[in-house]
Amino acid sequence: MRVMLCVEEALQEVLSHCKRNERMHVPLKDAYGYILASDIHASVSVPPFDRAALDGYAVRAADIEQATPDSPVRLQVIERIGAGQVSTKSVGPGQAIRTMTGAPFPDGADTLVRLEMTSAIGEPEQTHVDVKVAVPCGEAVAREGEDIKSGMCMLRSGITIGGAEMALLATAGIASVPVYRKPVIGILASGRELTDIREPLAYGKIYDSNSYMLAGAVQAWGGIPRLLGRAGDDVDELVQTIQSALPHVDGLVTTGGVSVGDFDVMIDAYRKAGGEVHFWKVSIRPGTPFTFATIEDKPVFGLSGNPAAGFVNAMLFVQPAIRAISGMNEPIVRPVRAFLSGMPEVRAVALDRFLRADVFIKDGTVFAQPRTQGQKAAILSSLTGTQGFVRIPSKTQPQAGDLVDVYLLHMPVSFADGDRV
Ligand SMILES: Nc1nc2c(c(=O)[nH]1)N[C@H]1C(S)=C(S)[C@@H](COP(=O)(O)OP(=O)(O)OC[C@H]3O[C@@H](n4cnc5c(N)ncnc54)[C@H](O)[C@@H]3O)O[C@H]1N2
Ligand code: MOO
Ligand SMILES: [Mg+2]
Repeated sequence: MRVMLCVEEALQEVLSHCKRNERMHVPLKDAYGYILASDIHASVSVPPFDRAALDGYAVRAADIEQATPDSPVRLQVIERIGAGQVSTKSVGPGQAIRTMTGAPFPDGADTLVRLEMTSAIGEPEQTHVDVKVAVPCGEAVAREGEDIKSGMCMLRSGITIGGAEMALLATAGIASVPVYRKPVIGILASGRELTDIREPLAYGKIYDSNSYMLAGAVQAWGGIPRLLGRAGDDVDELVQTIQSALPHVDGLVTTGGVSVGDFDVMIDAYRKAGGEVHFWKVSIRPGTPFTFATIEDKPVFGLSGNPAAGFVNAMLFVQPAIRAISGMNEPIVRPVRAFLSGMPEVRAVALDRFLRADVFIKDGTVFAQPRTQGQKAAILSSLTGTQGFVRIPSKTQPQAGDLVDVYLLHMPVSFADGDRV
């Protein structure tokens, strides 16, 4: 087992143990957030037929060549159709079919003149129409396949399905969507101090907040959390809980028990459960004692017990793992570059620091302001409202104005020119 990997080495090791889940099908209405498991080819063209793009009259361009507002051309109206209706007649010389947006373009006509450029004649039957403008051939006609051509690849395997993708799948008449099964991530909190949130708190104890922090994060990253509750600091109890949970999950996240204390027994438990520990410690702060193992071929993430340290561990390693198991083509979440708008005093250490920061866009440029308070690994309250983590490379002390990497949790707030920041 190697000690103290850097983030990138640790991430490679983690991802090398994350296999994509198997495929399944979901009804289109439930497909949001899944990763597509096949290329999707269009089975029909969209639109499937030439159709009117405006409300108006389908006519022959040659008939209205001379039309002007002062000298309109009168045509005979032989039919009226709306979207979903098909004309039964063909437009001959001197004729028009009143045609609404979305209706299949009538035979015989070669262009469409919009309603506003016409006057209907002969109330209430409207047997004729005066056309006040000449229009070229093909005006306001949406051609078959203008949007999607039958047979073309509309969506590639590995993309995330959102609203636009669901619409495209519906357009192609796909009711059952091939996706990768979402990863089920077990979450186990350890420590005899931890108390169930429904119980009264005795002196010396705390409520288990990590389980809920991770339940939210796992969902935000596309996984399904399965809360396994709390275990004490007893190796056999941990082994038993881990072994009974593993068959029901695709990955397991534990929190606590990975440092050097007398009751930090998580690594022993992983080994006793038949696991292989791939590394212990990453050169980051907070979250140095992060541990990664596989047990029964499943990835197991040993997060620091300190809430903010555990969160940084999860963001850096559990998030890409979920994305890989979900079937995403690009599981690694890359940071954005931002200018430091200010920098609190931090001691330069031989570890990469991850600082909770406010991130905002000013006149189109991204800035990050690390919080001056609440950067300790045990401080939970400063995590809320944090838009991202600024990464300060080891042994460096960047100043305001320097470019840094920011791992975004939320979209930055945007300020217009002149707004106060
Ligand atoms: N002598 C040393 N002591 C410590 C070192 C070290 O290098 N030498 N490392 C420190 C660092 S850094 C961290 S981070 C922590 C990591 O601790 P563990 O991962 O072993 O976690 P625990 O000891 O179980 O708990 C630490 C802390 O977090 C609280 N905690 C744990 N679980 C939860 C939970 N589910 N919800 C809320 N809070 C939780 C726990 O009560 C402790 O206060 O070790 C340092 N020590
Ligand atoms: O690694 Mo610990 O997370 O600094 O506090
Ligand atoms: Mg400990």
